[in-house]
Parts: sequence; structure tokens; C-alpha cells
Amino acid sequence: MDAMAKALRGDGISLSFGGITVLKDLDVEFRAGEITGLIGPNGAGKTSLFNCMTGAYRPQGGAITYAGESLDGLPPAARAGKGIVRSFQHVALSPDLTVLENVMIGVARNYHAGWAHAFLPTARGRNEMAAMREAAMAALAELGLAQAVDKMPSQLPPGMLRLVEIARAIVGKPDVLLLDEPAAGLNNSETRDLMRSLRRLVSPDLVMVVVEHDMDLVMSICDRIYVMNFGALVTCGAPADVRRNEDVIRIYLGSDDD
Ligand SMILES: Nc1ncnc2c1ncn2[C@@H]1O[C@H](COP(=O)(O)OP(=O)(O)OP(=O)(O)O)[C@@H](O)[C@H]1O
Repeated sequence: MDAMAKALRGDGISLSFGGITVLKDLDVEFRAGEITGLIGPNGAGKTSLFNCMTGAYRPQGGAITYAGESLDGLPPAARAGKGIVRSFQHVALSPDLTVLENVMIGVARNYHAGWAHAFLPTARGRNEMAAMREAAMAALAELGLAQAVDKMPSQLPPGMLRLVEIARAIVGKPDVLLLDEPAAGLNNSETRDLMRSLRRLVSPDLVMVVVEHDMDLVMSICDRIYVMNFGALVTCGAPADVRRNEDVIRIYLGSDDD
């Protein structure tokens, strides 16, 4: 199946709340094998589009498909089970679990018997636990967090917490990874590390979409960028074309973003 066929698509997505239109007849195609950027001023509808993709919001119009298969009507857990995973704008780690345990939660869906079984004192339980631990260690190492595995979230600075959350999102080897402002709260060097890590994640079977206000990050790691404003699509193209687009320049000059 090629990258186009393994795409997450929205066709004619429309969403409104109490008469307020949030998404207007939006067409998007997020392809495997590349990083797609999703940008636009505050309130443009970027997070709402993610919420429609994950099933948290139910659009009033349009169709959402992954690899040609309709996701319409599937609840969020079923979409996550199909490998559609997202990170959130605000870090949401469990404060009572170590960094390693937080990340292990993200891999539990890959094991037939699941998270609870891994704690049972059986050979199978021990094997599953070891495999989950190994996968979580690898994801943390991938993001430069090997030293933090035994720390509690309260012991880490905000930038590292954000990276832990991304490790939890990638550990289950998702097919679709939706990242909502992954660089929020990171300092410059953490952001550079994150950019390198995200590029390393690109693979022919993975759809990656990044909502981000950090324009340097978006322009340097994305293969294609969708620009939204007031719930509608402004343009879509390669970073260099988007940067030159007059409508985009007008939108950004007239807003507080970057
Ligand atoms: N559950 C909801 N109920 C009512 N209005 C909502 C809801 N979710 C989103 N909205 C509205 O939809 C619009 C788009 O919000 P959304 O968070 O999707 O924008 P965004 O582009 O992600 O913005 P930001 O960059 O600030 O995160 C906003 O006007 C917001 O108030």
C-alpha cells in the first residue's frame, strides 16, 4: 500500500457548536511517510480537527477515513486500537507512576492480555512486563530520556515532561501520530532535540501530523503544511511555498502568532 493509500483523510469536514462554525467543509490528506504541519492562528480549528480525527468530536458533516476505511461513528478507544494516537497540548502524565511506568501504559495495547496481565506472577505476565519495559526504555532512549526512567514526573522540568508524553505516544508504534504543540514549554535546545527525534520517526507506514506555533520547527521538519484560518483551509503545500503565500503572510502579520 503506498503512502497516499495509507493516508488519514478528512473530506468535507464540518463542525459547529451551538451555531458557531468551527470547521468549514475542510478537506485534508495526511500521508504516510511524511510529516504534515497544521498551522494557523489561535482558534483556527487545529485542535478541533485533531478531535474529529480521534473521535472526541463528532463532525456534523463530512467523512474521515484511514487507509480507505471509514472511521465515522467509531469511538476514540476503537480509533486508538487502530493505531491512531495523539499527544495533548497540556501534559497529562500520571503523577503516581514513574516516567518508565507512564510510558509503559502507552504500549499496553500491543499486548494481547494487556496491562493488568503484565503484573500477574505468571511466566506470561513476567514476559509481557519485560517486553513492555524494553519497549518503553527504547522509546525514552530515542528521545534522550534514558537517565530519567526512574524519576517521578514531579522531579522533571516541563520540557522533559513533554518529551515523556511523546515517548508514551510513540512507544506503541502507532500508524497515525497526531502531535498537538509538541514544542510547547521546551527550551531551544530541547526543541532542536525534539525536531531531530521527530524526523527520525518518519517511516513509510507512519502518518505524522504536527500542530505547532513554532514556525522554525514547522518549516524545518514538515514535508507539507496545511494552513487554516477561521475553520477553513487557506492553502496546503511545501514549506517554501507556504512561506511565500500572500494569504499566509497576511494572516500571520495580522495575528499575534510568530
Ligand atoms: N467543545 C467546544 N465547545 C465550544 N466551542 C469549542 C469547543 N472546542 C473548540 N471550540 C471552539 O472552536 C474554535 C477553534 O478552537 P481550536 O482549539 O480547535 O483552535 P486551535 O486552532 O487549535 O487554537 P489554538 O492554536 O489556540 O490551540 C474556538 O473558537 C473554540 O472556542
